[in-house]
Formats: sequence, structure tokens, C-alpha cells
Amino acid sequence: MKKRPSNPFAHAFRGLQAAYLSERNVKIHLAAAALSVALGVWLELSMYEWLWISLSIALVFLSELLNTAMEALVDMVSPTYHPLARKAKDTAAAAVLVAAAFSLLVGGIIFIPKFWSIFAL
Ligand SMILES: Nc1ncnc2c1ncn2[C@@H]1O[C@H](COP(=O)(O)OP(=O)(O)OP(=O)(O)O)[C@@H](O)[C@H]1O
Repeated sequence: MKKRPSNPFAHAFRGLQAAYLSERNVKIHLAAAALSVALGVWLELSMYEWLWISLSIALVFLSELLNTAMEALVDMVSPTYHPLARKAKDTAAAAVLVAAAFSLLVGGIIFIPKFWSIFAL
């Protein structure tokens, strides 16, 4: 019997849905991304500012999705304590931290001077 070709988009959307449903951090990142986009629209960011904000949002989601994948894999191969499982999970979590720190830096560089000029008058 001929196998039906699988739809890679369907798999990817299932992954997005699984990460959204299982990870509290994904919801927090989504809220932070929505807030920065709303602020960006309100403050009429330039094209380059939008590019930096988009890169930050993408990096945070990429790292969080890879972290979620890593957690699932580690839980499957090492359900009991193992130092290498700990190393894998901690390192994946560190990747999310680096991306979040980068996005805070970008947000600070872009938004703080704009808020300063609005509220310091
Ligand atoms: N099998 C394991 N062996 C060793 N250490 C583990 C193991 N599972 C988890 N840990 C340690 O516990 C920490 C938290 O693991 P957990 O699976 O709860 O991830 P989490 O970051 O809390 O996930 P979530 O994003 O779901 O909150 C890991 O970063 C790691 O240090």
C-alpha cells in the first residue's frame, strides 16, 4: 500500500501546540512578544528597530522550542536522575536565558530612550 506523504507543516504546528500547552514559559514569551509589538506600533519604530525586535522574539521562541524538545528527549531516555541528563537540561535552559537576556538588552536599547523622551518632558 502506498504511504500518504506526510505534511511537515502539520507536524510543526503540532509541535507549536504541544509547546504552548505544556510550557508556561511559552505563554510568558508570547505575552512579552505581544507587549513589545504593541509598544512598537504605539512608538512607531523604524524598520531597523523592528528588525531587532523581530530577531529577539524569534531567538527567544527558537530557544524555548529547542529547550522543550530537549526536555522531552531527556525525560524519555533518562527518566531517573543522571548527571548527563542534568547537564543537557541545564544547558538547554541556559540557551533560553541567553536569548531572553539578549531580547531584554535589545528592548532596553530601543524602548528606554523613547520612554525617557516621552515621560521626562
Ligand atoms: N533526569 C534528570 N537527571 C538529572 N537532573 C535532572 C533530570 N531531570 C531534571 N533534572 C534537573 O532538574 C531541572 C529542572 O528539570 P525539569 O524537567 O523540571 O525542567 P524545567 O526547566 O523545570 O522544565 P519546565 O520548562 O517544564 O518548567 C533541570 O534543569 C535539571 O537540572
